[in-house]
Amino acid sequence: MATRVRPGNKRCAVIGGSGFLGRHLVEKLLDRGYSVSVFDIRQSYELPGVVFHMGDLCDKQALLTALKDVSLVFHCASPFPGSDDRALFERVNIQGTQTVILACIEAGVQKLVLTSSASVVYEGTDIKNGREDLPYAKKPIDYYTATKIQQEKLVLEACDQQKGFLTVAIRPHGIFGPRDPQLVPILVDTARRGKMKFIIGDGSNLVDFTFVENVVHGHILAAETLKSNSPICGKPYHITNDEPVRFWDFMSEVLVGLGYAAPRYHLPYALVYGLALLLWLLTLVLRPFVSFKPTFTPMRVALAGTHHYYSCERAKEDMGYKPVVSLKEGIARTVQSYPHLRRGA
Ligand SMILES: NC(=O)C1=CN([C@@H]2O[C@H](COP(=O)(O)OP(=O)(O)OC[C@H]3O[C@@H](n4cnc5c(N)ncnc54)[C@H](O)[C@@H]3O)[C@@H](O)[C@H]2O)C=CC1
Ligand SMILES: CC(C)CCC[C@@H](C)[C@H]1CC[C@H]2C3=C(CC[C@]12C)[C@@]1(C)CCC(=O)C[C@@H]1CC3
Repeated sequence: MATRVRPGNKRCAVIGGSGFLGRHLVEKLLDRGYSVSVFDIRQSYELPGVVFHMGDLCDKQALLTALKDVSLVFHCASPFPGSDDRALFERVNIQGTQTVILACIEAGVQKLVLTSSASVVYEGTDIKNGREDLPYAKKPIDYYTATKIQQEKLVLEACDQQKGFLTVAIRPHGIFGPRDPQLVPILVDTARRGKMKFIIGDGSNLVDFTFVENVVHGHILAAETLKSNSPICGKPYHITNDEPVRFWDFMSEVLVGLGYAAPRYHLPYALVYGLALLLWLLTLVLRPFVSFKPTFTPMRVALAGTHHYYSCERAKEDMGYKPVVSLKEGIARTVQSYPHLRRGA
């Protein structure tokens, strides 16, 4: 039985609030006067004003406890994208998201903002200034992407203005910033092992990298714009820095900022992709005997060697989105935030 929450209520919940994006979102929500509950399988920090609920989003009862009196839910939980655990992705991103929707409806939540990904339309080939009307990838490049597609469809289809349950999906791309556990740490680890000497392809491919505070800004704008009859109900929105950059220029700027050499030598894209594919097949065949994780997976090679940048015109038009931190400043703040990853540290 749904208990309707009073209008104007600024109590929200962040599912996945212990993660990189989730924690930045929680911090900004607190600044803006929201009271926040975090629901996550782990607690990674403590903050005054935040109530933590430890639990798995596949557990409806645990969710219902965390969603009591909450009017707005952000769902930004996901398994690590680099994993190849198909069952885990399906359980968390598909069944788990279905459970989140059911729990929101049962708890009387009015708005659900999903963190999707621009990669739901990416198949490993060039996308230039892609808009939201591009079809979902028919051949997603990995289980992460395949299940993010299903997740986004579930959330958008659940939008029901009659029943007062409104949903929207934010599609960020290449999130970076302080405390990111993925992009900068993987890059530095690769450099420290002497493997960041090569540029895959001619180095001219443009990609979106999005500073985490812009992603947070997009989420909060969406939540505050999401009202009955608003054009954003049930729709996906690209949120990027709106400054596509050459993939290898971005990587070089971060590397040089941290004291490492920029990659210099070019390798043909098809050769590196073919080798990465071969290596990946080998890891599958040898999995019963040895386990090893190649740095250059076919997915990473595709992301590093193709154009993939997206238009955020729709977010500008429908919710007045404009990035709040430029790419240059975002990179400087990110580099500064990783003293322990500097060369020689
Ligand atoms: N990092 C990136 O470049 C991009 C990320 N995204 C999306 O943004 C969202 C946030 O990503 P990040 O903050 O980078 O990841 P993250 O790994 O730092 O955070 C994810 C959080 O979800 C939690 N979680 C995982 N499984 C759970 C479960 N079964 N129940 C409850 N909590 C669970 C984790 O404990 C973690 O705290 C994800 O949905 C991801 O798909 C989208 C585009 C790009
Ligand atoms: C070893 C180097 C060639 C590359 C190091 C950097 C990569 C770890 C990152 C470059 C682009 C990133 C990216 C994602 C993860 C980290 C990178 C591969 C995502 C797959 C994260 C989840 C998404 O939704 C899409 C992202 C696209 C870009």
